[in-house]
Amino acid sequence: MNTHTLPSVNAALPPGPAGLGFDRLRALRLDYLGNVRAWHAQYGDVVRQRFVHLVDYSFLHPEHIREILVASHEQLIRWERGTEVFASAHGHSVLVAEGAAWKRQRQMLQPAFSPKRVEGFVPRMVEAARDGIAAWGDAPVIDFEGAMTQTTMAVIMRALFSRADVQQGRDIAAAVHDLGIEAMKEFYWPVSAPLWAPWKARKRRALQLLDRFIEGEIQARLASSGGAQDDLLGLMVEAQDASGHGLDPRGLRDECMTTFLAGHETTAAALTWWGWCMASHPEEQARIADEVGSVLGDRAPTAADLALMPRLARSFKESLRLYPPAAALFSRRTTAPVRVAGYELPPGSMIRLTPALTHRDPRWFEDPEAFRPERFDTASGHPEIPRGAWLPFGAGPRVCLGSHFALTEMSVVAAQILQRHALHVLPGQAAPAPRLDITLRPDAALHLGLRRR
Ligand code: HEM
Repeated sequence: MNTHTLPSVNAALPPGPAGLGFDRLRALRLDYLGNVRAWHAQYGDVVRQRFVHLVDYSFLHPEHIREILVASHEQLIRWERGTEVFASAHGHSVLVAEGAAWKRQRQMLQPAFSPKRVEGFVPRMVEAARDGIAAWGDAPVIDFEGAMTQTTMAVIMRALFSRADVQQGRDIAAAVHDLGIEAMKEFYWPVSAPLWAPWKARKRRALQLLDRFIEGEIQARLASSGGAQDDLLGLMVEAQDASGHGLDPRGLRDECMTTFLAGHETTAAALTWWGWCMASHPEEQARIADEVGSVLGDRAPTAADLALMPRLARSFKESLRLYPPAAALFSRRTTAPVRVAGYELPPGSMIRLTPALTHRDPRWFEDPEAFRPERFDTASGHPEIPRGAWLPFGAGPRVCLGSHFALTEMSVVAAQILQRHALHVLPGQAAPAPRLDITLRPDAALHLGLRRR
């Protein structure tokens, strides 16, 4: 949609709380989703408010979300303070770049994440999941969240670097966790303290460990075969822009870091929540396990099998709806006037989009708190879901680069779990409360019961 064809501008300001927002900022930090939900309950689909020197607009409605992410993407950048915080780990990767630099990087990386390429990674995903699940043995209870983190890390290690051993796995997982906690704190401060500050020791150590690990992998590759491996690093080494230039060493490091971090953390969160949905809905789990059993029997899944398990795919759609790992998108800033919901947002406005709330809006999802995967079975007469109402991977040109990779990996891991085990809720176990720490996670480590099939 072109902004010039939109109806006339509503001269009034959207509703919202008054004041400079110091108290609201503190409340957001303590309970992000609860507070954004409360603003919209009070003021409606569009909420405008001030946070110190910034004017912030929060949107819920799918049409407004598409006006922003699809129609107005050229007038948006990501909130500078947010990207600054991410840049300490991600450098200038596609996740944080803007404008022409972003377009160039996205075009260079896109082929590595195409459905065809991702298909080629299925055997590596199968091996990583098989080994991870085998390590559970006959344990009656496992730390499911920890197991999913280890498994998705093993998948990305194989896909990115062709590495089957993650010797430092636990240290790396701890470093990723520490970085997330530090980042959540930094978002609420105008500047970050330098890394040498004594209270930054945790972030400093985490960054050093991750840098050494990623750079070590790249150096080892460049020293041996020059990158001629059929993995994501190999594809990145060979990627070229329109004028035939490749990524420089710094660019390679940054893209590898983003692929490693974005490529396992979110998927681990998604599989963790899916596990909870399965354990707490044993009848649906049994139906999905039957589907998996009838397609695969005892053999490992192949890329061609995945399309034959629609019930399994719908269970991901529904768990991603209820528990989207990217519960809130990166805040955006307007660089030019942008028209949304009939209002004109001046340049410099902040834009806040929260899929976790749009996903639980009864206008788009009947009985929104319930786990009902069949709602995505539109071929059987369930109503179409409005565009923009389901967006776990974002929307528009900056939609997740790894969405196909993620859904493929989830299918491979989940199918192999259900071939071997039934997941169940532990006696007296309460539903985990979601907590937003960069990704949406259970507020305490999620343990689940296992029974051999
Ligand atoms: C279930 C798993 C995943 C979820 C829910 C997810 C979600 C998202 C979302 C919502 C965005 C857009 C953020 C925004 O617009 O503010 C995004 C961007 C991105 N994701 Fe994912 N992601 C997942 C897995 C992956 C994987 C496996 C990879 C790579 C292997 C990946 C790489 C990226 C990259 C590079 C971007 C930035 C794209 C750009 O700005 O052009 N993601 N992801």
